[in-house]
Amino acid sequence: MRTAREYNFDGLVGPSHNYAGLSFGNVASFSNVRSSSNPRQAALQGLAKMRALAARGFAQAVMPPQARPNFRLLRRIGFSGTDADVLARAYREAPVILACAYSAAPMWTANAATVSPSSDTQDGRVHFTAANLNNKLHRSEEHVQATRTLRAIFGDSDHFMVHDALPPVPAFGDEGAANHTRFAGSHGAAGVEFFVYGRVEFDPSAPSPKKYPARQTLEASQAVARLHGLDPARTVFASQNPEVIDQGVFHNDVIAVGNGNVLFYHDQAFLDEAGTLEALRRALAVVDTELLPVRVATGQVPVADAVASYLFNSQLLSKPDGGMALLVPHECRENEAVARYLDGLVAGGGPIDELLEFDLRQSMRNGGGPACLRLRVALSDDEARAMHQGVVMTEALYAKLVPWVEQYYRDRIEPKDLADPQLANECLAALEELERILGLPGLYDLS
Ligand SMILES: N=C(N)NCCC[C@H](NC(=O)CCC(=O)O)C(=O)O
Repeated sequence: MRTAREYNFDGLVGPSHNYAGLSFGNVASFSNVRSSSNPRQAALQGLAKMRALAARGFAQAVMPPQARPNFRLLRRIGFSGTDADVLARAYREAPVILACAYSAAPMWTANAATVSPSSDTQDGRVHFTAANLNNKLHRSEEHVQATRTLRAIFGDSDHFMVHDALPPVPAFGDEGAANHTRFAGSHGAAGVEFFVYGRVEFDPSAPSPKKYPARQTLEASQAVARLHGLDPARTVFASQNPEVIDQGVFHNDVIAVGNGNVLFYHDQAFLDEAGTLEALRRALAVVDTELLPVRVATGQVPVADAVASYLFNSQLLSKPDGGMALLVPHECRENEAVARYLDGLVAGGGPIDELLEFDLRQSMRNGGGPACLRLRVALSDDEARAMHQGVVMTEALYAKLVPWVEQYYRDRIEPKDLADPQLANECLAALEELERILGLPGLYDLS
């Protein structure tokens, strides 16, 4: 077995971060619609988390934001003239679509791709499939830049394979790693890949939510597993409980998280709880590893509290010196049931022996917690050396990114600001400079 480390690639929040209520089924996004955002604070909150984890010895990297506004989208649907004309007319006639073109949603990199480490794949390379995110207009084109970014960082084809997104149709709705987790004895060991879906396109009898959309299909999860060359004996597909999707659990990572051999989950997360655990146990037996479930009962934390606090949208991290830390957002402390649960969890002598808390309120108000903000990529030492080094979080990089944010980011964006051509210029200038900071010339197609 090779030694490997899990790199968390956190999305750097882009300069157009705003609250547009674009995600039906995501309670926070809907409740904060049209309130004013603070992109500068959002980016600094994210950077503070990255810096703190890097300082603790976790492998941490940064995933750059995407170019906004998406003029290609606006022009393709009939807005024409100069860039300023496009923005003015879109603001007048289709303000919600303008907000889609401006969305900073790529910050939630758990949705950028599904990642399979080399110890799980047939060809021994790390495989990535960019997520098509086709359930929401504002996220449906992210895969274009996500693929380009992943290829820029993981360009070495001896070690890495970056697949294009699945066909962008409802049958292949794919939301990436938000519905995927990996279990293994250690980051470098052969493991079990666990895909959770909300809907089955070609089985009308399969349960599905009634109120909110299921964004991930079984067909998409199966396609990703095939593309990555996963061993069927070490791959588990499980249905999410459609009833919790209807309560605001729009991704499985809002109700469960896994790391190592631990599954931290809510008792209502899966359609068939016992069957899902059994399937995971059987698959883990193939690699001589025992599943360690940490089950949270509805009586301890009702689903509504899990959704409001994002308890399960936490990062479960294997600490460099042993033990596991659970990184939760501040909102968990403010929820009585969750705070009580967390006090007992760490005192309880289980696998999770430390809590880390961060203020990520700017992202949380759009339904993005700590786990949404990061894409996990387990890399062997050779693979880590083969990726682009400019994105690895260090004190030096942090010291460059903070003044960059302070120079280019506004501290307030309201809906009307999206019509301001100056905002578009600022976003462009910021990314031009970021290409230099990260050492990734040509990262963006800024033509
Ligand atoms: N759970 C994970 N992994 N990711 C969270 C993604 C949040 C994102 N919110 C938004 O896109 C809101 C944008 C707005 O309303 O302005 C979404 O719903 O896709």
